[in-house]
Amino acid sequence: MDHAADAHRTDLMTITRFVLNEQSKYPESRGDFTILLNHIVLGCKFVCSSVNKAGLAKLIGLAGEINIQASTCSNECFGEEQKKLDVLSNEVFIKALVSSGRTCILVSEEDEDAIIVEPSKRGRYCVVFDPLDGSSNIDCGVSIGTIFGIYMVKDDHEPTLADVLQPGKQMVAAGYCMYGSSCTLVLSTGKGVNGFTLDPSLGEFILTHPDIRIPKKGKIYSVNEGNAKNWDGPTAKYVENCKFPKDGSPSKSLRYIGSMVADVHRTLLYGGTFMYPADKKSPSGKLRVLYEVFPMSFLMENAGGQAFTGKQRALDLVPTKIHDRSPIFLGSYDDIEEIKALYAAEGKKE
Ligand SMILES: O=P(O)(O)OC[C@H]1O[C@](O)(COP(=O)(O)O)[C@@H](O)[C@@H]1O
Repeated sequence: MDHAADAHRTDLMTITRFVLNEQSKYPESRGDFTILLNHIVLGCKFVCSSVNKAGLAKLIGLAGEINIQASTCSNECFGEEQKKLDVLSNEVFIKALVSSGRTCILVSEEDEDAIIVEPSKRGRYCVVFDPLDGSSNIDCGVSIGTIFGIYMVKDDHEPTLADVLQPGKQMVAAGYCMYGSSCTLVLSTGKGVNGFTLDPSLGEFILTHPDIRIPKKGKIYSVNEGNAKNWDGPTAKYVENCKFPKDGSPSKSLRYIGSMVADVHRTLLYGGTFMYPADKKSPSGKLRVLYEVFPMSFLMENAGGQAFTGKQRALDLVPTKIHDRSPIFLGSYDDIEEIKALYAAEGKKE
């Protein structure tokens, strides 16, 4: 093994060390972000371990009927497992974020209202998050994840919803943690995107995917084709072009998992597009602006890709309510250019 490779194996770049290095470039940095991130990382480790255990509990349950019928598991009813894990993950993240002492307002997919942190525990950051996105996939072992975005308030005012109803371009950081065959945390603090994999024996996220750049053009498109009959013209045209390209290039392959973190992770690494467009039944699409569309769009742009709503750059959207939804097209730069051109052409027809 050469010296450089050996150094890489023994000089472990943990996520904390990485972020501390980055923050030290800013003299005004007080270490608050690193502390906040450590609490997010703790939540991710907890959820990772719970998701793994949930799979195991289910297998044991299915193998031995007694486990399913036992009165002690009435609360742990396996049909309820999925819901329980959502709720559990949410509680863990909220407690971790509040106890960091660095947050002032939290928005979770699981809670109707925003959480205003009590004054004695307040800090400068607002965190918007989906503690367990794609949880309907748990039962079949598909990768699911936590998605988060972070805003910073500039002064010491009483936190209000206006602090989080901000365009995504105002975020200072965003990321996701994917609970799959390995546990991978992908993070951007606004300068590039980096991926860290949990080494379970160390309990540390180690830098494994430095400076992720999405390929400029991809060979994959990702969308729920079950909704095709309700799509608008540009979405239908784009998908047709993917299948039957007019310029003689090979057809693109459809890959759709139906779990946003997994679909976006593949898109970041391999290129192509991920879409959840508007359709006749859901004119605003399905995905939520604050804690799904914005963080993933932030990551895409920081990796050299683009994110578009069908009308505008996704990160320019200004949400009016914390659980707003938006159509989203994100991925490789050239592929999103093609989608933008189709919407522009449609606009001229109207
Ligand atoms: O099943 P569909 O309609 O294709 O939706 C899939 C999308 O829904 C999600 O599972 C989110 O839905 P939930 O908020 O119900 O978890 C995303 O992760 C995924 O991209």
